[in-house]
Amino acid sequence: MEVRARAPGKIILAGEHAVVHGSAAVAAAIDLYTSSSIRLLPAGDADAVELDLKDSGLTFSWACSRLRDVLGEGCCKAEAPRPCSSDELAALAKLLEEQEIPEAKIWLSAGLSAFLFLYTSILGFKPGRVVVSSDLPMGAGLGSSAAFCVSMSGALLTAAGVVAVAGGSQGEEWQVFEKDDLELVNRWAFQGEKIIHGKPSGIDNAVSTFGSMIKFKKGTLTNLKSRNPVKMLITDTRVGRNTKALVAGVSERASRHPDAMASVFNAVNSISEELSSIVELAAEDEIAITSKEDKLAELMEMNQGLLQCMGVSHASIETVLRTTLKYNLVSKLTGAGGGGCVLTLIPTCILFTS
Ligand SMILES: Nc1ncnc2c1ncn2[C@@H]1O[C@H](COP(=O)(O)OP(=O)(O)O)[C@@H](O)[C@H]1O
Ligand SMILES: C[C@@](O)(CCOP(=O)(O)O)CC(=O)O
Ligand SMILES: [Mg+2]
Repeated sequence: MEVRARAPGKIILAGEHAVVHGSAAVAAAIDLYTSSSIRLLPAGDADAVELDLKDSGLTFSWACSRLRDVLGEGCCKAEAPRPCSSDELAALAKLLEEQEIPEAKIWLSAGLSAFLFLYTSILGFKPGRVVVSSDLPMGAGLGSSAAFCVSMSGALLTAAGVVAVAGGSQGEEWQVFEKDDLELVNRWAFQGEKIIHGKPSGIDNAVSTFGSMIKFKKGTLTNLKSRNPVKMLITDTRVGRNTKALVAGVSERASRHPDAMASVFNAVNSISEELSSIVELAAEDEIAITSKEDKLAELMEMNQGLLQCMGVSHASIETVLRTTLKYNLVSKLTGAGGGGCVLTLIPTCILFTS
């Protein structure tokens, strides 16, 4: 039997990076998904774990006996989500060295380590074939790493019989897990995300698992009911970057300037709190909607300034900011920055003046 799970990417409307340091942030799931399918294979002589990454056009195969040798018999299968130890991480790196990953796609290594960690922790050394495909650009700030870990955890936990959809699968329709099962998927995905991000806040895997729009602070998630649609344009600068390095860069700046950065994180917290309450306000007429959107735009503009203070903007992002400003539109980077995607608030009534 084949099991298929999918999970969405996200945009962060306010609070990226600061959320890693305990500030509130606001994120929303988007209609672009990563899907992972798995078929367990009957045990035989040539037992292997196979991975087919459709978007990169790469396939990988690890003999189950080799996984057992390198990771150790007792190492992996776990009853509950657990972190990947540094010894295990080193063993995973060794398993990856044996695969010929093209230099131009070496950034996939973190995702491959997360895959092997999740697979062996949830299914042990059972042979199986996994296929991954995604609508999301990788390393562009739209949470591809979290969508990868969430869809993978959902598929693996279902294949292991640990979680199930109520009433079983029904034709082509996607079924949603029960709340407790979603919690478990989210906790496993967070462990995978730790391998990719280094020090994730957990916001990306949480919004990818639970969907909708959320406020997230110190691991606690609040669902936001957006009363009026908020329209965002997403521009991909196509400048590649790596979340782990950017998150580490902000932490280094925070340790060099603890007081100044604490004030920056505090200001971002206030912006996210205000933005989340504005999102939930019901605006009945055009004037009220316009004033709500003006406030959102101003908060986004302030957040972008603080992201510049954190050192995570980029010339390509500044170009998008200047370009949209010509049309009186406000933009901010989304995700880790350093390139990647930029959000532009599209007001309900646009007045082009240029
Ligand atoms: N579909 C996928 N297949 C394999 N690895 C993936 C996939 N999606 C994401 N990843 C991993 O996640 C990394 C990108 O994560 P990250 O730097 O956090 O950026 P973002 O989450 O914004 O896309 C990739 O370099 C890769 O290691
Ligand atoms: C920068 C950060 O706040 C969001 C990173 O998102 P992305 O990986 O760039 O999609 C990191 C985190 O919260 O784990
Ligand atoms: Mg990521």
